[in-house]
Amino acid sequence: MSPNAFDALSMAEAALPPDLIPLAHRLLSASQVAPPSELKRLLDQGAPAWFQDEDLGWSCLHYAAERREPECLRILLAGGAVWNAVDRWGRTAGEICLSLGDRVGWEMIRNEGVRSEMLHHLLAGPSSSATDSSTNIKLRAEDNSSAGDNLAFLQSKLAWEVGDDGRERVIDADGNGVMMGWEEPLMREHVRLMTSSHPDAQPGGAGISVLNVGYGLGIIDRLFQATEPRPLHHTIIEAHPQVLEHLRAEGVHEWPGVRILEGRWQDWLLDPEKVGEVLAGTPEGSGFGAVFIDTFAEGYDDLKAFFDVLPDILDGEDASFSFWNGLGATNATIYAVSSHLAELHLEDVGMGVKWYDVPIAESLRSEVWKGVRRRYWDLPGYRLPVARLQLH
Ligand SMILES: C[S@@+](CC[C@H](N)C(=O)[O-])C[C@H]1O[C@@H](n2cnc3c(N)ncnc32)[C@H](O)[C@@H]1O
Repeated sequence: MSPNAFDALSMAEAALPPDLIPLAHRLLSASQVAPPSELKRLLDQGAPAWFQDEDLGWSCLHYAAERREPECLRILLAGGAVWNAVDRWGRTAGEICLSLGDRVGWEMIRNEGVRSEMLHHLLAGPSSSATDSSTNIKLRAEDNSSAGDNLAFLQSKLAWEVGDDGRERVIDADGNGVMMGWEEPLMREHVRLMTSSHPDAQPGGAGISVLNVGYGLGIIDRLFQATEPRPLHHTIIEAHPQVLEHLRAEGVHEWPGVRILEGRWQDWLLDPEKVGEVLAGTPEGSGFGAVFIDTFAEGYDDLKAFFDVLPDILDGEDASFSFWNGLGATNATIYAVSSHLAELHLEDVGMGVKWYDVPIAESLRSEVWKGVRRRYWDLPGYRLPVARLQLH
């Protein structure tokens, strides 16, 4: 948990009108033992369901989760309990349910998360810029350093180094991991699953047009280049000046069929004229057979804005889209909610998603973070999405 969240907990009581303080504590106690009707009575009296105690940072929902009584969870959620409030260890009430094997309770909390995030997006309306954030779900990090702000990140100084796990990584000026070599097996799965069923990507086929947004260490671009057949065409959009320098030094722009588009993907793909330019550079101008996005310091809203462009740039039903699914990946419940949210928003643009569960070895989860400011991954499994347009 960040120092800010810690302070926020100790200030929770100070934020309450004095007459609500006893009621807030009564609701916390009642959530541990009292019958559901008592919870309802306290909420009706105005007990604040968002309140968290100072000891554990637990909310009424955490305490109710420990009881394994779905009716208590239902009443508290209906009464304003916050589905993603985290305790001093960064756990939501959903994690309490998971640790007790309470699937029913966990699903109630996850469903509430999906509902409230959907509502949030509906109320916020269409978002068109990276800074217009209507959700807290972050792709790789959770703070306000350069990892939390795309424009600041793009101006920050990067360093290429080899981590304790012996793999190359890119670190930003605040010590956040921008791209880390441990992700290679996941990138390999992305490429395999995105190309496995496209007729032109099979041995002897003509090859497909690939669009990759975010070069990083170039892992996925190399993997695409190593497919048989090779891509017929391969566009890379990259915005960080140092990464661009790096990839030119590596000669990436000279790979056959490769085109580098310098700048933010928002500049290339959110302006209809520029989209025309991007498409015109593909063979026959018909768009891409595989599109992948993996940027840095962007949030869910940016990803959602990218979803909206997909119907214009994908080349028919065989074409696939995938993204680095790092949404909320420090917490199992938030990860499940954000994955589900992505699925619903992809459905909104006419795409169906298939999810593939890829396990992540414990060794990968512990060793690699030495010398990195903030873990962006803390889960035993990765949910890999592959989406396709559903044209009928
Ligand atoms: C996590 S790395 C990508 C790693 C890559 N998938 C690989 O396999 O090595 C993120 C990359 O996205 C770039 N990036 C960040 N924001 C961007 C934006 N708005 N538009 C284009 N590129 C961006 C960063 O400079 C960085 O090179």
